[in-house]
Amino acid sequence: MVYIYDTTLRDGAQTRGISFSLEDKLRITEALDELGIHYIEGGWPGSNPKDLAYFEEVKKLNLKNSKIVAFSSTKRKGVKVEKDSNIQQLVKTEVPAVTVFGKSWDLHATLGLGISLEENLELIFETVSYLKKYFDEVFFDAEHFFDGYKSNPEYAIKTLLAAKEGGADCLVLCDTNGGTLWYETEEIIDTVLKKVKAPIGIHAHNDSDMAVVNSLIAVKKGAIQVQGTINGLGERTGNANLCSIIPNLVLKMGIKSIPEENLKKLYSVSRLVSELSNRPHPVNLPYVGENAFAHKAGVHVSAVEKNPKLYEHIEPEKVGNKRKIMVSELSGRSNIISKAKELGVELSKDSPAVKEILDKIKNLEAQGYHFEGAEGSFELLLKESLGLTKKYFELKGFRVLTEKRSENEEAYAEATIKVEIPKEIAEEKGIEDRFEHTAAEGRGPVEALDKALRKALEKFYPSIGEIKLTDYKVRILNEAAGTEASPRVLIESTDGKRKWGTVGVSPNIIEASWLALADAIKYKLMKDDEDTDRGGSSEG
Ligand SMILES: CC(=O)SCCNC(=O)CCNC(=O)[C@H](O)C(C)(C)COP(=O)(O)OP(=O)(O)OC[C@H]1O[C@@H](n2cnc3c(N)ncnc32)[C@H](O)[C@@H]1OP(=O)(O)O
Ligand SMILES: CC(=O)C(=O)O
Repeated sequence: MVYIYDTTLRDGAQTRGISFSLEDKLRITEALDELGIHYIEGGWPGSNPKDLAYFEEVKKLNLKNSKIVAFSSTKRKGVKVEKDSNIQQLVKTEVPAVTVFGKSWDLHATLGLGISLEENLELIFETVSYLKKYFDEVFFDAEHFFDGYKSNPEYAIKTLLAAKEGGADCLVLCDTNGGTLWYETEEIIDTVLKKVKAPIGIHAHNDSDMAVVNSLIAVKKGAIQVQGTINGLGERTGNANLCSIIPNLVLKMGIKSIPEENLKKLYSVSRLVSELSNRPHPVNLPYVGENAFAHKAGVHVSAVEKNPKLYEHIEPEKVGNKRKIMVSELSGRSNIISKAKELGVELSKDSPAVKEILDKIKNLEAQGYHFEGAEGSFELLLKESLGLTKKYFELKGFRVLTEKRSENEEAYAEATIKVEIPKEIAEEKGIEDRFEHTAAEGRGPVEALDKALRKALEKFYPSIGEIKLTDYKVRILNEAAGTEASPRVLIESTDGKRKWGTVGVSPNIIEASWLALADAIKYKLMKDDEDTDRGGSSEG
């Protein structure tokens, strides 16, 4: 049995740019408990009022699987253990387990703490043996163990023995600077286990990109506790990523740890931690990133359609993730068929429409279009090509003016637009005049154009009032060409029920914006019609 020890709330909170609130910490605790994590290190109660409050509040949660652990350094030099404020704060938490870190590197004891090597051993022994009177389990984090071992192996082992004599339940070997390579971990653990007969754990940092592999090797060699964080958060380059370690242990190495069925929650826990860290979820995370099971190249998609095993190391559902098929210039017919199927459209590989759509995509991508972030535009293109959607309006022209009257006045823009609504739609709505010519103002030209278009269409399609543009991105393609370069505009929209992205490319930025804007509106109208056809309400 290998016990998973999560330190997202302590070492993870040491990540540059992250500050979890008390509520965040409690939400993450509940999610980790649901996942079945064995130990959750909640924080350092002697460090700050938030961590102190955490240990009060966490008592109110009804945790089913996890034990909460409080963390601290060993006692301060020159202070009696029963008078040391960090140690006394630990005692007050009344949690089932505590972890204390002590120095295993001779240099850090003498230089960092300014005490003799013998005094450091006493400090470790006294702290652990004192805490053992109050807690079921006391873990010893041997800080800098691997660097310490390389500098003075005998002394590093003595620090472990001091903690063992004090009654520590697990001696956790820390690669604090993250510089140890996998074969060193293997050799050092082999020797440690010959000299110290006690349960060992591993706490690895990722400065050499070795944290996960060092943790797995430690388990192979006999470690029974693995410390790490969700998404590999942590000081500097982070800690060992539990979102990789857990599935590797359970699905690949067949190690008894967190129950396999719980791994379906891994993706959502990983997303939650990104969300509460106020950071974008890294797309390239193994197992839990959005790209972990995303297939772009035509050759891959064609094979995955036959058997996903050909380009997937596990079934994405096992960790709660999903397969994604991308459409791009690297696509083959298989991408189009697979993507169409996702959208409820069945196509066969020999259908001429598939080839036609593929050619359109490749030509558009050659002009600078990018459909990966613009699935709304792709769906429209597909359904327009197959005659599965209406032509909702036709542009008869627009004009956009931007004016700034003086240095001190803000610039503003005005747009006029003319559109024609197809005869059958106007008749169906009982509206005689199907040509609309409107004008609107905005702070910028795109806002003015958006307002004018909505004004022109609203009497035919009132539901467009539900659309909100949530993001507008411009990327200049072919930057070397300067002002002749083509801007690509990506727009993200929502109507409260769904979100969609659309794209437009033109040498003129207003026209590129128009193309993305027009797609955004057409997409909404198409989806409303589909809802109505399925018997749902377009009002949502
Ligand atoms: C490897 C790791 O990640 S361990 C975890 C590190 N995490 C943190 O540091 C975050 C929380 N820390 C804090 O809130 C503060 O640093 C506190 C409250 C713990 C201490 O604050 P201060 O008393 O102001 O000390 P400061 O942070 O400046 O320095 C750390 C002190 O701890 C001492 N110390 C460090 N490790 C240990 C240890 N294992 N045992 C005993 N003392 C230690 C240092 O020698 C230093 O004492 P000194 O000032 O007498 O030299
Ligand atoms: C204890 C700890 O966080 C470390 O040694 O990295």
